[in-house]
Amino acid sequence: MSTGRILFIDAHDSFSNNITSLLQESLQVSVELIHIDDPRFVLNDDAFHVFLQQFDAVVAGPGPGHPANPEDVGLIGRLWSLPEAHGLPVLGICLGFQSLALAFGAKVERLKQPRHGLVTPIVHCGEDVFFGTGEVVVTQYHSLHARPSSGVPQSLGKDLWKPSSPRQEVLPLAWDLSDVENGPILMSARHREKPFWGVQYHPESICSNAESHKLIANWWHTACDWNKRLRPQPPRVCNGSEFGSGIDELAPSPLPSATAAERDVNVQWLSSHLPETSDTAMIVEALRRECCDSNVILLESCVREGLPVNAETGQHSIFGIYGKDATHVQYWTHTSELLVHAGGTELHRTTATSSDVLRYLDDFMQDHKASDGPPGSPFWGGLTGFVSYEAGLGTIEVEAPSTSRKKPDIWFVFVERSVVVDHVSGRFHVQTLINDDHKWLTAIQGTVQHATRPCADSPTPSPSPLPPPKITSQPSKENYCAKVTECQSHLRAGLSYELCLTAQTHILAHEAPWSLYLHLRAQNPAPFAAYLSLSSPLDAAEGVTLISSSPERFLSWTREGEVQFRPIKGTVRKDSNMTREKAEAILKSPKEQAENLMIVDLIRHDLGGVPNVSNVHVPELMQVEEYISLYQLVSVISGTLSPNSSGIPVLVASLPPGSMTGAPKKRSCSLLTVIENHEPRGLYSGVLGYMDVGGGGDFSVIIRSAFKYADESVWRVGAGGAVTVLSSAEGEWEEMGAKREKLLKVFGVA
Ligand SMILES: C=C(O[C@@H]1C=C(C(=O)O)C=C[C@H]1O)C(=O)O
Ligand SMILES: NC(=O)CC[C@H](N)C(=O)O
Repeated sequence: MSTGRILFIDAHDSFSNNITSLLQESLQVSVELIHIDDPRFVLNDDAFHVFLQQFDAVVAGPGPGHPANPEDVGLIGRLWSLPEAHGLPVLGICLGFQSLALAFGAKVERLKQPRHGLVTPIVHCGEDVFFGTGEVVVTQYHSLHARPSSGVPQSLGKDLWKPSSPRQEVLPLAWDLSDVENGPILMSARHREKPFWGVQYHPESICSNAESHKLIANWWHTACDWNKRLRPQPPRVCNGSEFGSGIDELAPSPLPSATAAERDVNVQWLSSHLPETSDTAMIVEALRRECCDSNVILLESCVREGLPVNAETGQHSIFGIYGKDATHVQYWTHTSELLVHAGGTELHRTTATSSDVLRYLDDFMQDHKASDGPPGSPFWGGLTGFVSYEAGLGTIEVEAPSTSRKKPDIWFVFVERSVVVDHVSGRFHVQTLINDDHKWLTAIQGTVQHATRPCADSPTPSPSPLPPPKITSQPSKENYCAKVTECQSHLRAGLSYELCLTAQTHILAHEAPWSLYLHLRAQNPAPFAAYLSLSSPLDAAEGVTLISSSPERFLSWTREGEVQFRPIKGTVRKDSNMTREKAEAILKSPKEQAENLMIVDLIRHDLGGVPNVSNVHVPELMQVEEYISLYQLVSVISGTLSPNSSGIPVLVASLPPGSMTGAPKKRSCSLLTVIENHEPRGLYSGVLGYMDVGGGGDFSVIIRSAFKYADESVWRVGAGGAVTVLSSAEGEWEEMGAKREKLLKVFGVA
């Protein structure tokens, strides 16, 4: 039962929901979140004051920017000068803390070396909000720091806590003394008289220790005590509707209802053993011959020497087979246009946001639910397709660079017939959602059983020699390195903690896409390899082909409701001098660990913000995984969906993938659009996968891939990496090159 109410003022950070969870877990409170630019209050102080009266205390959150910039702190900046009658206790975290310090005489300056994702012990006074607290180890995410008017202490001892004059309003409570370059950094302080406290570090980070959480309970008790003794007006209970929700009243949904007649789809299937000689590519080719008026989408888990390249994420290969009558859902970000068609007939055309479209897909899946199917198969049929990076930007209200009409940003096809191969058990399932489809099931079972590897495992040579492939555009080293430096100048200014910089290479190649895919899977076998070639029956010029060798799961959810993110952040190239031990040593360095930690905290936030998700935890933190040409640092973030909930709201809440953006996501994406010259990333940095009629879903991050729009002649290959203040421009250029290399080889332009 909650006994208190806390208002959380969020400066559009990517860790806010972690703070909310920490407050709710540590205290018996309910937490209401508003943004620093809440339209109900930015121009209306009176309304803000009345609104605040409902709460026992306020937490002023972290965020990008500088506390002296009113746009960066918004409503947080108003907390320090509330009229006496409206005063209430506040805890400032990072930006919120800096805002507090700045308001009461401290200076806020740039650190010599920013501290993003670094984990260090701090020294505290053992009193006040640190009462009864032992050794505190915390994560820091900041470029700026507050310097009290007493200056920074010159020696350890009592003067750490001593004000320089009786008038000094900001009293130090904790310091980080571990940083030789920056010198002592103020980690916590309180106001001399007013009920204001703050911390520079992030107690909610997965790497801040349990001892650091004691501060929350101490602050809350002190705040409640202050309220009892000194609050001019006791918190009053308001009717929530008095202020509205802060979100524009929802217009009636512009979307057509996805409701179709075929509620509760029926899955029919046949399961059997696969011959040992079978091969995924051969199955695709046999299916194409057998179902000649159909298309095959391949989501392949590559195998090497008979074993999946990643045992945990690469157990199944999925073959989605769809014909001319299939339902397509398409969306274009720059025109906000949603189009649903089937069999060449337009069913709906309307304007919508990308979040609306994902909700439409959710409704669609609710209307196509199956309760039974082959138990070992994660996909029984369902929507298969992609969401581009730009469509992801739409979900966080960041303006996307514009693309052309022929380049869809979301495209899903409803797959009713499929084959799923289990590479571990050696079984396969032929499945259909079409009634009375037994003949097809039996025919395809035979097709798969006989699709064995031919003696020579090479693609058929073309009848006549093809013109040589060539790179038509690519980043220059000079330009890429300049962009790394540009990213770092934003990081130093406190506008971001990490930026995932990327660049594109365009290749003109005449080889057939399938043949290119065969090279790619041979060169770079990956757990999330894919071949997808979508075309629109309504417009021949509209289509896209993707070949992918992604190692990275973005998001999956099982039919039982287990949600998993598996971000990769931290990369080491394999070469003849690189051993696993050496790679592990590099990947354990503060630079690589910090990159990964920031994304782990960001994804905990994304997942923690979804209403039907509980039990957010991190079962694996920074494990080294080995791939064909790279070592990568991988973490796993999990949660549980409440019974009968869909995983699609998790997808809506977590795009674009944090490992492709940096943190905080919204500000980082806005900066990256400019740094990357408003060039759309397209499918690269987006997600590819399926939503299954049985209730599960699985999406990879589209990286280590190439795609080609039907109205263009070039293939696009994106590659990049996370830039932090610890990056070197040369190192980032190398890393981008290492990620792109296999693709260039596949096209014959390396
Ligand atoms: C940006 C890419 O990869 C992303 C960045 C990584 C990193 O910074 O270490 C690792 C995996 C991906 O999340 C890419 O492959 O192009
Ligand atoms: N995490 C934060 O709140 C960062 C605050 C500020 N933008 C800084 O970089 O110092």
